[in-house]
Amino acid sequence: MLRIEDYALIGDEQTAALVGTDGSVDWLCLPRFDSAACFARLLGDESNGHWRIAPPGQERCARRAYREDSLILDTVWETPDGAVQVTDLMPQRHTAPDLVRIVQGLSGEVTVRSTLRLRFDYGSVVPWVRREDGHRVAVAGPDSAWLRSVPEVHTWGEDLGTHSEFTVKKGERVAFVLTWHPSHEPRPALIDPYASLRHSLKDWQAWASRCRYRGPHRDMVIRSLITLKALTYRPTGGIVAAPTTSLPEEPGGVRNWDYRFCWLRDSTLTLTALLAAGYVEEAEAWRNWLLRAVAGDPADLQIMYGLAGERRLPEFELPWLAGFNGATPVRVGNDAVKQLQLDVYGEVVDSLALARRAGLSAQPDVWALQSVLLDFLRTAWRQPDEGLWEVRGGRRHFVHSKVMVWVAVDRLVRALEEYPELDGDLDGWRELRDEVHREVREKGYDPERNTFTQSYGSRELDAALLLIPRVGFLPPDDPRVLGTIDAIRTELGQDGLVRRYTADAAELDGLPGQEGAFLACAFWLVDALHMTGRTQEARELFERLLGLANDVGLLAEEYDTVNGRLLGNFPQAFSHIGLVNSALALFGDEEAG
Ligand SMILES: OC[C@H]1O[C@H](O[C@H]2O[C@H](CO)[C@@H](O)[C@H](O)[C@H]2O)[C@H](O)[C@@H](O)[C@@H]1O
Repeated sequence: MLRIEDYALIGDEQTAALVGTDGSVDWLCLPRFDSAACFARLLGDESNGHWRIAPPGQERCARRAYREDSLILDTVWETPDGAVQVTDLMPQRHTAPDLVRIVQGLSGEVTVRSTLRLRFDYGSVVPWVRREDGHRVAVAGPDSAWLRSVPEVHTWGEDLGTHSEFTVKKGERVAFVLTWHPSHEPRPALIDPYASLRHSLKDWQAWASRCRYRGPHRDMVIRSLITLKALTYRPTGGIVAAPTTSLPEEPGGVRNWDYRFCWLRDSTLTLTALLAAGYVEEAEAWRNWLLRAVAGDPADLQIMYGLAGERRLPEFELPWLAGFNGATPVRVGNDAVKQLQLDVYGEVVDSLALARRAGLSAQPDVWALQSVLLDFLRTAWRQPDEGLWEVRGGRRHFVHSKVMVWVAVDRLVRALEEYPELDGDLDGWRELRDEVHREVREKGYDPERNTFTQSYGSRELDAALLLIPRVGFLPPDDPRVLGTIDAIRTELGQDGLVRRYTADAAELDGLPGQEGAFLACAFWLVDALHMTGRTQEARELFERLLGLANDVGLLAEEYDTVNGRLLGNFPQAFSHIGLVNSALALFGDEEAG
């Protein structure tokens, strides 16, 4: 069984696949990120669908890497007979999604085997496979997939799979292309896999070269930005939190969630990181997505949406999948969609303010949106909510949520002050801003321990409070900020990293079991340390965090400090956002070009 860190990501900005160190594509949802998977070995076994290309008898590749600044993965195999490279990519889509796998001999003469098991509907449906014009065509219900190779190699059916075995000498190439399309439509136009490889490389390099960051660890920053871009659903501008579902937050545990949706929180933070690195177009596309997604009554604002702004994301389980390393249930959909999370208003309004400052074209709808969101918040801010950790154990007055309410009102006040042409009740908003600030200081702060707390009146802590200085709620040198950072390090620290919260998990989040250290929180600690003048410590922690990324620079949501393993959905936007923001905070001023 592979570990989470054994996977690398490829994708076409509409969906993504995970390729293991054993040469197997074990996760692929077609045609969109949130469609049913046709390869689900990641959450089950080979019978749930996968596509392995490797020399027979070899378990693990010798090495692998992304080709320069791209999302093209080169995996190298060394055998007693010579070496071979498999290059995996999903080219920019014209009509249909294509998965391209190019085998190239590097030395000697190597035998290579391809084993394809397509299992539509999350690994549950075995398609009928026929031969047509030298292609293998798999059909089941709404799905159809075509497999061909250039040059053509012999394929045969066995064990409910499609197999081929061939040899390549140095310089020889065999390209496989798997193309999906709706089964009722004619086969889409064929792509040239070699031309696709060239174009894809050129496109990614051109995109990466626009990155403004020139400081240390630039390769990791670029990899994070490419990953964030890969999580963007190009047709609509929506951004998914991760391309996977149900990679567990606890080995063998039940904390398994579907992240293939657009959280307003995760996507606004992604937008902020992309903007800071110089990517304005993506920010504009996302802002337009937002305007469409949230159109309607502000009271109906959801904390997350589907890729095109869909509102219903019902959560259910897939009992036929055994789960990653036995972690069940495997869930599809996410019930957190129904929650109230007040922080989202602050994140949205803050990101729109940043976008305005970054010069994004002014749109009358943007101001209208902020005004209605704030009108809703004017009374709603007094309610308890589920908070940014999306607890399932009942609502509370989360301090981070109220701080983010303050952010929303503060950014509105500043906009009214800065742009006299905007219309709004400036005095009323100033009063509300002061009131929220006062209430948080009075009810969300424990003077005995000199720390802000997770919720009003509680003694528990919350790593989200590390964001207090960053969002400007209090200055970094305020004793309450310093006390909170120290308390969080003492009480939530885990082997130098940070847990989200300590509260008795079952009582707070309504779930049994524990979870790992939350990587985004560790990046927030980096930022907090840096802001409070402890830059050396911040840099040391940042470098440690870089070391937790896998061999191709990818991070999951959490880290298991006991077993030294990545945990949770993968790769996770939240973690890569943290990496980009911390790099910019630590080194941006001195090194940015
Ligand atoms: O662990 C409990 C919750 O976990 C998920 O939420 C987390 O992921 C979200 C997407 O990255 C992020 O926005 C949120 O802050 C995280 O807590 C899951 O989606 C929830 O359903 C679950 O309750």
